[in-house]
Amino acid sequence: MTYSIGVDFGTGSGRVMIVDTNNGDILAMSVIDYRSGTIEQNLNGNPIPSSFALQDATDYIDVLKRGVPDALKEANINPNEIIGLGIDFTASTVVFADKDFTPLNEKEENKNNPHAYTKLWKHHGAEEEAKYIFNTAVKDKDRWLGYYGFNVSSEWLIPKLLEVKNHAPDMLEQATYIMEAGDWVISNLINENVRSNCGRGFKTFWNEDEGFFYDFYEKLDSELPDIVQDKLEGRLVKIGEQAGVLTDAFSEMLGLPEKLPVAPAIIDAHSGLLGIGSKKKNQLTMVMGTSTCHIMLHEKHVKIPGISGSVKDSIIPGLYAYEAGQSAVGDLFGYAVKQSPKEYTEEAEERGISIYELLEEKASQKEVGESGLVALDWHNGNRSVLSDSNLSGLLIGLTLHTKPEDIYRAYMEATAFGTKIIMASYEDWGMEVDDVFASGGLPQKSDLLIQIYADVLNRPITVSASDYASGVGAAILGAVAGDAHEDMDTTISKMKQPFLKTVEPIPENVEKYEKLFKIYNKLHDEFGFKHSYHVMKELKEIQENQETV
Ligand SMILES: Nc1ncnc2c1ncn2[C@@H]1O[C@H](COP(=O)(O)OP(=O)(O)O)[C@@H](O)[C@H]1O
Ligand SMILES: O=C(CO)[C@H](O)[C@H](O)COP(=O)(O)O
Repeated sequence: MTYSIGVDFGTGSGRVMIVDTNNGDILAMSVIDYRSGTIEQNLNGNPIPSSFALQDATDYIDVLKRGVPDALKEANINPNEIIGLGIDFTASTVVFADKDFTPLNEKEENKNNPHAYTKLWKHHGAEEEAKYIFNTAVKDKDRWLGYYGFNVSSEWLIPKLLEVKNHAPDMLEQATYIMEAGDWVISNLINENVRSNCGRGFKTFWNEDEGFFYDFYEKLDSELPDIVQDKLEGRLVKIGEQAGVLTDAFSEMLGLPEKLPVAPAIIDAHSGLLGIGSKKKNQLTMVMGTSTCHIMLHEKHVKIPGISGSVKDSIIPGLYAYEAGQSAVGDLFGYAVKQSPKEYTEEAEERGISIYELLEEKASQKEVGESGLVALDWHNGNRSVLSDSNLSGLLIGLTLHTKPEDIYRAYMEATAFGTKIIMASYEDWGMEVDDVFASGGLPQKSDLLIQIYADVLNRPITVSASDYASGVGAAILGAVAGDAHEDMDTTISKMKQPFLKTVEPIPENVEKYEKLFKIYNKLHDEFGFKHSYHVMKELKEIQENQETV
């Protein structure tokens, strides 16, 4: 028997799992919440802008310290049977660290400086920098922007780096390394500065043929090429390779075999494809959780407007992976839950169910269109296809009769409509979608959500039986690093998670949703780039003028 450890670093917690390399069974799992959670609104009692979402990177090591021994104990196996370790990470989550990989916020004098902290993927403080990069790149759009959907998102690493350069140059000066959090964890584990091609390709301006686009950096800022050279370079490791071996100190601390092979970090959503075994072109995988990523594989390189990126070899060697995404999905449902009135929270408590379950039950009793509501799901901005984190949510059709479950359902529908727009973009550019897979933590939690997606997309949706496909994907890479089987393809086939069910569209609902989608689409274009485009921006400006930065 051999096992691999997969660690899935999500937005709020890390999940350590021990996975059988022969059949993908998850033997044990330990879920560890980040001690400091996400730092929003205020840092140590001082207000920070509402666009900020910060973390403390030491919490990620804490996940390993507590989670690995926990999971080992639960699995009750001989630790020597563990042959590899892999991790996946939300991205672009950016750590600023000194020469010993210590995050800058660890230093006493930096504790109150928000720019010393890890900038979580959903930190949107670099909007100005993203706009500036876009405006510079647009002059040569085919080369630089084409690979990134003709977009620049403030969620990526280079805008975040420039944000620190503009607002806290001393932090940039102090940082020896600026790293994707996934690379930071791996570099700690093996005590070497390594970078995965997955994060690097999607979140910086880099590709496998040209490396970093130094000539582009020069156009952005004459100091940027040197900064990138000094702080972002590192030994490149590709998905499917071994990054290195565990240091003796970590072997001892985690209770793992000496010199355990470690895989390079992979972006969480991308790892989900490995976990469900999607390795062919024309399969669209929706990795649904706090946010959703829509990933496709293809042997061709097509420059598709509005997507978040396309990188060769970043999931399956030999194929390009394409990513598009929605920034608020589970987060949006969580927001609706938090707004629930007292009688709902009491009812949920009395019946021993969650408020999500209560809202879902009530929303399921409604007919399509019955509420008269349509929403725009931009509560955390729009990642694809508009790529504008300054956009905000919208709800139209409210009356004195609107119930919380109507709003909850409208939000679910809005995320499905957003996905329909993304899927249409892939198809418009010649990437036919033959199969739609749903994985991540959400599909298992909500039957209504998947039915709505099947009806809105008018496609059968095949749901992964595992909530933990990303973690298993990471374990697959650990098993590949540890040579569990003859090659990566065999390792995926053996360890992939089964499917639970396929949900078919209901023709009557499909028809009704076509009408509602037309309204969503109208609002999307109107507020996304047409006449009403400035409304949301103006509101944001008024709000920002009130904030103390
Ligand atoms: N029963 C539910 N129905 C709908 N959404 C849910 C439910 N339970 C939790 N969520 C949402 O799911 C998200 C967490 O998804 P998960 O995949 O577990 O995490 P992550 O995306 O961080 O890896 C949260 O945003 C939460 O609001
Ligand atoms: O940007 C992403 C991948 O490129 C993901 O959306 C981000 O990592 C957040 O993932 P999750 O919803 O699982 O927390």
